[in-house]
Amino acid sequence: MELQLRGITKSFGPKKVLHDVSFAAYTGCCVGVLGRNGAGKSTLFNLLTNVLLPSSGELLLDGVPLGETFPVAVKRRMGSLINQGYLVEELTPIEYLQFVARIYELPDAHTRIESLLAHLLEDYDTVRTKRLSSFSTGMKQKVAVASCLLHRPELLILDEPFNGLDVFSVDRMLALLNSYRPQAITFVSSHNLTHIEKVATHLLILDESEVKYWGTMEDFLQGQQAYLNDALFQLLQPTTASTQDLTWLTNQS
Ligand SMILES: Nc1ncnc2c1ncn2[C@@H]1O[C@H](COP(=O)(O)OP(=O)(O)OP(=O)(O)O)[C@@H](O)[C@H]1O
Repeated sequence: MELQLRGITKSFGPKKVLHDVSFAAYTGCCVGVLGRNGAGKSTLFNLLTNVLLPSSGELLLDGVPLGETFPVAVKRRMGSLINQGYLVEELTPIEYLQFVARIYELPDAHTRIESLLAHLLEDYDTVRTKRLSSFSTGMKQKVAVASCLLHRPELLILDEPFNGLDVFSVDRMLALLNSYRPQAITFVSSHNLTHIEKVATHLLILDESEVKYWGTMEDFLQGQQAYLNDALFQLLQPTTASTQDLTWLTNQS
């Protein structure tokens, strides 16, 4: 699969959030999407999943323009977690994933559901019969990610999938994403650069509504002999924080 963005621009009223975003990603790529708060990462993901329409430019899948409404056949090839996902909390995790499996018309998803949940959820035997409403934030996040993978999407879009996960759960999630990577084009956003370093093959760095960097992780780090954290700081050169008088906050008296 090849996903191509050609000159994608997105504005909300007079505010241009993304300007002339162009790149092409292929099966096997895991694109780490980075940028400051408000850089346009979620907006990009919403465009990739047809939740939002671009103001101009086009998306092409295997050379075919996707148009205003993506064909259902294309949507079936996608799995996405955006804006923390949505779960039906009255259901148990198994019931919820069975519901998702029916949407994708998976004939027998039982094995997939059990193995995904058992991999991601600690204490699975205890929590498997509990309603999602009783789950912690991190547990819900794992079920949401599992629901994106169930139908083995060729395009996997995960907005902040590590949110709410403890260090052990992050390791499991990274292992899962790394093992899945060869089968799909994966997009992952995170503010945790250590996680991105461990999963991304490519980086898309957004800043001031434009693509500041698009290319392989290797090329980005090469020559800089730096960790992603340092390299990103160098690239984005954050303006020094304004000096506010915060003595009222720290004053003991
Ligand atoms: N529906 C909307 N209407 C108006 N402005 C919007 C809308 N959605 C996003 N924006 C604006 O677009 C910009 C990019 O937002 P977006 O959520 O894509 O950023 P982000 O990179 O995902 O940020 P964060 O790292 O904080 O999650 C922000 O300035 C935001 O206020």
